[in-house]
Amino acid sequence: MVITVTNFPSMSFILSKHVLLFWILSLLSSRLWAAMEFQVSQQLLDHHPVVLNGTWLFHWNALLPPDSVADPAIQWQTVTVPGIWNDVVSDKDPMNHGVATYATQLNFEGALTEPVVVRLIRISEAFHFYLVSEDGQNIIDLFEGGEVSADPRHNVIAPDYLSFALPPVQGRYWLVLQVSKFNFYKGGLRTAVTIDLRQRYNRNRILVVLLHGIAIGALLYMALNHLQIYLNRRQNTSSLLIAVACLFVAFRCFVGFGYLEQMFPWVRNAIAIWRFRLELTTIAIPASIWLHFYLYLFRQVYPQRLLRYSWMGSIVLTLSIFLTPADWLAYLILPAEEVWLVLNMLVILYVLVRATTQRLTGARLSLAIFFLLVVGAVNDLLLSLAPGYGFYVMEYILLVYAVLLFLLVHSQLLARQFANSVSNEIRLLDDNRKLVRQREQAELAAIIDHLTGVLNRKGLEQRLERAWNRCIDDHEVISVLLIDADHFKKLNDQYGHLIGDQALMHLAKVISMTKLRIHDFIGRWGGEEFMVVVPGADIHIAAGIAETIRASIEHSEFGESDLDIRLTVSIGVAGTRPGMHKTSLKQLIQLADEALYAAKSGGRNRVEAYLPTTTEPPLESFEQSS
Ligand SMILES: Nc1nc2c(ncn2[C@@H]2O[C@H](COP(=O)(O)OP(=O)(O)OP(=O)(O)O)[C@@H](O)[C@H]2O)c(=O)[nH]1
Repeated sequence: MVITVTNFPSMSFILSKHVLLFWILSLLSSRLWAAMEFQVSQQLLDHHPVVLNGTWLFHWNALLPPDSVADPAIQWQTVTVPGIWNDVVSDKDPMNHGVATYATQLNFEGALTEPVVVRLIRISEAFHFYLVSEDGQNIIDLFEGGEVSADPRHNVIAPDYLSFALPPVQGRYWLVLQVSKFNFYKGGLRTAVTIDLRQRYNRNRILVVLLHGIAIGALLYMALNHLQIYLNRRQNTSSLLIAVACLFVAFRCFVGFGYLEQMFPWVRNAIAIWRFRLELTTIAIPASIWLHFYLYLFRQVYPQRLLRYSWMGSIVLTLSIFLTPADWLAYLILPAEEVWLVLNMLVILYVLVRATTQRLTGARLSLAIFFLLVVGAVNDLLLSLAPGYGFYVMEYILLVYAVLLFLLVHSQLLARQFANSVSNEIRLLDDNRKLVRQREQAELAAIIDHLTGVLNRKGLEQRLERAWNRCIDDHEVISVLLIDADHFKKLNDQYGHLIGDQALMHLAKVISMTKLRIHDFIGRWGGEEFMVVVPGADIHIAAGIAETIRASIEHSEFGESDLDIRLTVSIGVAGTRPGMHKTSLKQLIQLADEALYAAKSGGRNRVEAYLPTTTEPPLESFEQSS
C-alpha cells in the first residue's frame, strides 16, 4: 500500500494567515471607519472612505425628480441605510418590486483636489445618481445604470463594485438616488454606499482582488489536498466532504465577490435566478457537511442518527431550491434555509460542548470558531428578519471568513488526525512484523537442538515425514543414515559430560560439513545419535555418503590441547528400492537401526547398509505408524 502524506497542514497554516490578514483588512478598510455625518473632506478621505450608512430620506413608489429634495411640500420618510433598505415592501407590490427615491445630505468641506469615486455594492435593478445643491438649483447628473423591466424575473443585478467620479464640488449637496428594484435578495442591499479617493480605491481594489485570489486559491488548494487524501484512502469520506465544502465555499466566494458577473457580463441577466438558486444550495448542503466534519473529529460524542436526518433534510431543501418558483424563493426558501442552518448549528453546538467537556483534541478551538459562525449567521438572520436591525458592520463578511477559518482549522485538525492514523498504521505494521519475526524465531527454536544447532528430534521428524511423502509422490528413492558415536559412555565417564557435549557438537559440525546436497538434512535423533536424510539417493549413494561421514569423523581433530581423543561413529544405512515404495517410514528407520546394530556388532567405526526385503509390508505414513 502506498500512502502519500502531503505537507499541506503547514502550507494551509501559512495561507490561513493571509486569510486572517485579509479579514482584518476588509473590516478596517471601510466598515469600522464610517463617517457619521457624511462630512466629505479631503482630509477625511485621505484617511478613510466615507461610508454612507446613516439615515436617508426616502420616498417609496415614486421616482421623484432630483430637485424635489429642496421642495418643502414633499413629505419624505426616513430609512436607515442599508439595514432595512430592501425590507421596505410596497403595499401594492408584495413581491417587493417597485421604485423609490433616496436622498442623503453630504457636506463637502473644501474642494476635493483628487478625483473621488462613489462605490455601490449590489444595487438592483436600475438606478440613477445625482448630486443636487441644497437649494435644488444645481443638479449634477452622476451615473445611471441597469434597466427597468416589467418582468420581475428579469433581474438586473449591478456589479458589486460600481464606481463613478464625483465632481469637485464644495458645500452642502444632496446625494439623490432613484432606484427601481426587484430583488430576489430580500434585504440584499445591505452594504453601504461609500465615497473614496479614486487613486486609493483603485489601489485597494488591487489589494482586495489579490486577497480574494488568495482566499479562493487557499480553498481550491485545500479542496485538492483533501481530494488527494480521499483518493489515497477511500474510506475517509470526511476528506471528500471537506473537498466538496471547500469547492462550495470557493464558488460562493467567487460569485459573492462578484467575479462571475465581472468575467461573464452576460451571466448577469441570463442566469440571475440560477445564480441565486446556486447560492442557496451553497447554504443548504454545507449545513450537513459541517455536521459530517464533527462526526469525524469527535466521533466519541457524536449522535450519528442525527447526521442521517441532516443529510435527508439538506437533500429535500436542495430539491426545493430548484423546484420552488422564483418569486417565492426569497420568502420561502431563504427563511427555511436559515432555520435549517440554526437547527444544524444546535446539533453542532451540542457535539462541541460535549467534546469540550471531555477535553477532546481540537474541541476548544472548534468551539471558538463555531462561535464566530453563530455570530455571523445570527447577524445574517436578524438582518433579513428583524426590521430596524442595522448592525451591518459584521454582516456577511464575518460569516464568510468564519467559514474560511473553520475550513482551514478543521482541515488542519483532520490532516493531523490523518497523519496520526497513518503513523499508527505504520507502527501497527511494524509491531506486526516484529511479532511475525518473534513467532518465526520461536518456531525455529522449537525444532532446533540447542546443543548442536542441528534439527532436534521434533524438527527432524517433521522434515523427514515431508521428505518421505514427497519422495513417494514423485516415485523417488530415499535413504536415511543413523549415526551413533562409539563408546560415548566411556568418553563421558573418562572426560566428563562437558567434554561429551563438545564431542557431540563436533560430530554435528563434521557431519554438517560433509558434502550434503540442498535437500539433504541432518538432525539429532537422540542422545549421541544423529540422522542424515538423503532424499533421492539410493542405498549405494547413501552408503557412500555414510562412508565419507565416518571417515571424516575418524580423521577429524577433536580435543583441546593435550587431550588426545579419537572419535568414531558407526552408521546404519537403509534406503528404498526404486519403484518399490511400499516400505513404511517406520520400517525404513527400523531397518537403519538394524543396520546400525550390525555396524556396532561388526566392530564399530563402520557402515552397514540394508535394503528392504522384497516382501513389502503395506504402505503406512510415518504418523500413522508411529
Ligand atoms: N555429554 C553428553 N552425553 C550424552 C548426551 N546424550 C546422551 N549422552 C550419553 O551418551 C551415552 C550413550 O551410551 P550408550 O547408549 O551406552 O552407548 P555407547 O557408550 O556410545 O556405546 P556404543 O553406542 O555401543 O558404542 C550415555 O552415557 C549418555 O549419558 C548429551 O547430550 N551429552
